[in-house]
Amino acid sequence: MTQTILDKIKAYKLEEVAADKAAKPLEAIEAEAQGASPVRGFSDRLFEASRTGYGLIAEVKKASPSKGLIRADFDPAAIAAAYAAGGAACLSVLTDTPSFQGAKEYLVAAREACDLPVLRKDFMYDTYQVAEARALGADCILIIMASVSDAQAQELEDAATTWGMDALLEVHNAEELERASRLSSRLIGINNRNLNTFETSLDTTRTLSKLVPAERMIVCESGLSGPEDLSDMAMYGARAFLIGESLMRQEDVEMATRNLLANPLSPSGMM
Ligand SMILES: O=P(O)(O)OC[C@@H](O)[C@@H](O)c1c[nH]c2ccccc12
Repeated sequence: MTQTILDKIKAYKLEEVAADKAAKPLEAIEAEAQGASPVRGFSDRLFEASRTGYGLIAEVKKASPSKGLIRADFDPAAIAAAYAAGGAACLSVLTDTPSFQGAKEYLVAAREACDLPVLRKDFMYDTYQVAEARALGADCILIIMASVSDAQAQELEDAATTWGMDALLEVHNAEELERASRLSSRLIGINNRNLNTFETSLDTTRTLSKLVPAERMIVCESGLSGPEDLSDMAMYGARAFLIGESLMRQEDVEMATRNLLANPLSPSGMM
């Protein structure tokens, strides 16, 4: 079978993790995680924000494989502070370098610059990465259902729970959603972008939102650009949003964030 983009990412990520483990064994990273700054409740903050307004997870994203460089004057701490001042509930920080020009240090810098809970946005396969996420200060991890087995997803979720972190379960189709629903995390991320083809359509949320169990929270991810997109998606029950590119392209990130969140549809306006 031909290798997909996710397969390629997985291959280099497993090599990276092996090298990281050799440089810093599990016991050492666990000791760092033990001493890390206390967890900020990610899921709680998102639920709270989305009760009346929209829960925004604002992403610190320098570049992507589909768009190339997104923001040249990239200062993670300044961006994090602007997102917080603009009303974001949480942050997401890319720590993958080969595909996203992200870095572990960006997560540390972004989290130190504000008081928001932070998602480590990376491709997770090994519980070592979960301990490492906590050591860096992360409050939530991403589990991409398309890229892991059920057993792996369970193991990663359990590790997150052990460290007091939340997990965002990312899905792109009904089969992945069904698998995610068997895990216990409350956060279901519907990714509007297909990570293998980069095709992006809000129809993904329109279709899958109906299948998300009522007790879970939909996090509508990718391809969102203005307040109209948010009200459109809110009609399908999405009250939480993960947004990177469209905010990162703004000169005044704080103002753009504030404008995006200014007029939320009331929760009763849902279909
Ligand atoms: O920049 P956008 O289109 O607003 O998308 C943000 C976020 O959803 C996207 O970065 C993303 C969603 N799932 C991922 C998995 C890996 C890397 C990146 C992602």
